[in-house]
Amino acid sequence: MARPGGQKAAGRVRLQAAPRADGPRAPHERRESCVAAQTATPGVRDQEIAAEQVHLDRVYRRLEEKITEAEFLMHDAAQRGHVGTPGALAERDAQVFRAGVRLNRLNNEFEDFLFGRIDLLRGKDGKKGPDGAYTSVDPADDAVAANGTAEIAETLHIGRIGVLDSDFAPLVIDWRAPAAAPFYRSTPVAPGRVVRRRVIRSKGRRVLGVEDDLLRPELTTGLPVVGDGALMAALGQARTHTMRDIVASIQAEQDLVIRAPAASVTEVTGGPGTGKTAVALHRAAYLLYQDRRRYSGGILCVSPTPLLVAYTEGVLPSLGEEGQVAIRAVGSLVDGVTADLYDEPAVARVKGSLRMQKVLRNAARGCLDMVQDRPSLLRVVAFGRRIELGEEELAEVRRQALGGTAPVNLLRPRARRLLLDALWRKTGRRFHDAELAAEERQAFDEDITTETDFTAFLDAWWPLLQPRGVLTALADERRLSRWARRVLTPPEVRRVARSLRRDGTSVHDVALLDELETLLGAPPREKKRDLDPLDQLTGLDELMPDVGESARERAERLARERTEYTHVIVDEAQDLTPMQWRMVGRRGRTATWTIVGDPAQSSWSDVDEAARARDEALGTRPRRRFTLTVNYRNPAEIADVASTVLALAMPGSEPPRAVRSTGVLPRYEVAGGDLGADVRDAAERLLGEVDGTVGVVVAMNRRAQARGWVEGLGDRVVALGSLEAKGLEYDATVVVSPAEIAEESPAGLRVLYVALTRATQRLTVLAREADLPDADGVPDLLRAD
Ligand SMILES: Nc1ncnc2c1ncn2[C@@H]1O[C@H](COP(=O)(O)OP(=O)(O)OP(=O)(O)O)[C@@H](O)[C@H]1O
Repeated sequence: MARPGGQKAAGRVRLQAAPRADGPRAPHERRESCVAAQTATPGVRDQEIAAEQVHLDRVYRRLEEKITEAEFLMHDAAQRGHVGTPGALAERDAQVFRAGVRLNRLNNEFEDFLFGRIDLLRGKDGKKGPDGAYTSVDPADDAVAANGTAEIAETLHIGRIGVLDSDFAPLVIDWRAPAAAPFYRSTPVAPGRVVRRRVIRSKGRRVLGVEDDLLRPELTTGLPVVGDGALMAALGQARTHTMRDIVASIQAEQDLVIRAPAASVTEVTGGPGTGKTAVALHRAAYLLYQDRRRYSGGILCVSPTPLLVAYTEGVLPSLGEEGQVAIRAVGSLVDGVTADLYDEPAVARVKGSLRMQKVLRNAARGCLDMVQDRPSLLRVVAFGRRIELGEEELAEVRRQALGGTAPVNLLRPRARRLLLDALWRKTGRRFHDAELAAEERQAFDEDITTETDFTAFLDAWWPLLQPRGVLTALADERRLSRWARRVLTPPEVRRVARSLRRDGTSVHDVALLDELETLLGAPPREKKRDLDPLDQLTGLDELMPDVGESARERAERLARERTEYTHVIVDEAQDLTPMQWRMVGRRGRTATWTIVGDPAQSSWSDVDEAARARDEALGTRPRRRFTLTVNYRNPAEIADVASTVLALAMPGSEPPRAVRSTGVLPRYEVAGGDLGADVRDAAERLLGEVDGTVGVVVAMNRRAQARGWVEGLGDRVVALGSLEAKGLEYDATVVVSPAEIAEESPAGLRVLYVALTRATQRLTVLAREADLPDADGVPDLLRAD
């Protein structure tokens, strides 16, 4: 064992780096230039909290009035329903709908929904927007007097939904409304009208604290400044197993992405911890707010793992959005399939590659040839005699039918027609009169096709193929090698066939099943329930009490029924394989897109091929690109170690700037004979050092083993494989044998980069011999020199 991590952090976090004179600033830089001038005494803090409490009380009183109003509407609407005329019923439905939506929203938002305030100078013009706030971004020319004094002309409170008082003046502005944008966008470099930005912390009806940023410190306004910065307070909090929304502390560069117009494709890149996932989810809520009708067609958010789905799925409900957004793991995009296996890298590489398209196309057609007990003779009776098609004639018909490019199952009607043609020819009937010939032929077709012998023959001879059946057929090595001739190498065939013989479905199999569904043609689905006309109204999903299912159940049902979406969000987009891009692309053929990712964290080896598939999925739609540059997750001490690996994985790429520093260096240890015991010790020590969660990240092939190592340590500790760590974060992590993780696949260094960037406070690296640790226990791969 060597090099214990640096000394314990001395109290609170330190801010990094000096402010820059130009360009966008990191949030901490802003704070440094904001707060120095005035920091409130405890008495002032209490006064400011009390002032916010007065406002919050007013808001709650108004909410109560609104709830009473909504309840009355519901009751009144139900009464009207008793009249019983169709007109009264329609009116009742519409009223119930509106009142239900309002009631449900108000109840949802009752807790902790007011979080921000901005104090503004007078605007250039006196115009107000629909939310009652002045619209001008810039201050009036005379808003600041020559001696530097200024008056606050407007104070806006920001919350999760908008609330107007009885005079239609804004008590709370919805965070997504245009008037709230300055809360997120203003910086000391470009403050606009904002003099002070305040984040309010409240629980239920009680204001607990306020945190201020003074954006125009040069002005004399008499506004006190309280607290040490909302962002730092949020980042320093212990982590749980679910992600929190960042609505109170969205940063300017993130806000630009969240509010970007929905047109076409919005692409966001940024290193680990820059808030890509958070931004993508807030964007979904923003889009719904902007145009709920349009997005009632559904927003799909594709996540790499079920763990990340579980981690993020609470964020949208906390923003007041539920039901319209389906968050699905890439392994759960096909109905009725849950993928719980990971293929070994060599197999995943083949299954994810575009070469599989050709193999699957051959298999979809080839499977018709391997139908067991396929009849080799078709015998019907027509015109008082037997007509037969023998094996060779049937083979010829099949060959002709398969000549089309349509999906195999959809070629069945064509095969049926060709059979009838062949049978008709065999009758030897000739007519000079075309009309008579057509009539006779029609009668012949009707006779034959209503014969049960013929329909039974067709079912046996050209059965409807199911994707699962074709995938199972690929498990036979001989068959697979025939269908994969000149596409896959013999070792690849062997490995893929072997992987398909085991029980269970892998994440990569799901994209194959989806591709097969397209190649085969979807078998007729169960008839959908009749479309409920009220579904056309926006936000109906919020009427839970009336439809007897929870928001979540309804969201799941809608997601199951839906195959195409109006907006598709892809999280960790760098990890989608080409075959997965095809699968996701099919779900957003007419959609707009938001794609977030980081090439440096890609676990897919052939980056160019994935880029081609992605371009195909997105088509020629115009793209708008954004880059996020600040790392909110890792302290600088951990980010520095990760950047050593980044330099190896993606030479020349720039790591994001860490927003804070804890003073605690990563700890390096070398495992002895009992790896499991050492991992357990390391995890236990970290549990004592942090309040929240601890993640133990191991190479994928040690997943099961590692779960055993941490058993009994409680639910604050999780053991997971390197690929499962995507997008997640923990207060502290133990990364076990960087070399093992890096050597696991051709993209291993990038996967290691992911593993090293999961911790918000502490990192322990446990080296093995293969890591070639130096005298301090630092693995070869993590040495800066
Ligand atoms: N503006 C913000 N205010 C407070 N917390 C933030 C902010 N932006 C990001 N965070 C926090 O930083 C952490 C990282 O965010 P997120 O997981 O969205 O990053 P990411 O870019 O998706 O990371 P990765 O690429 O590693 O998956 C989260 O805990 C998130 O809540």
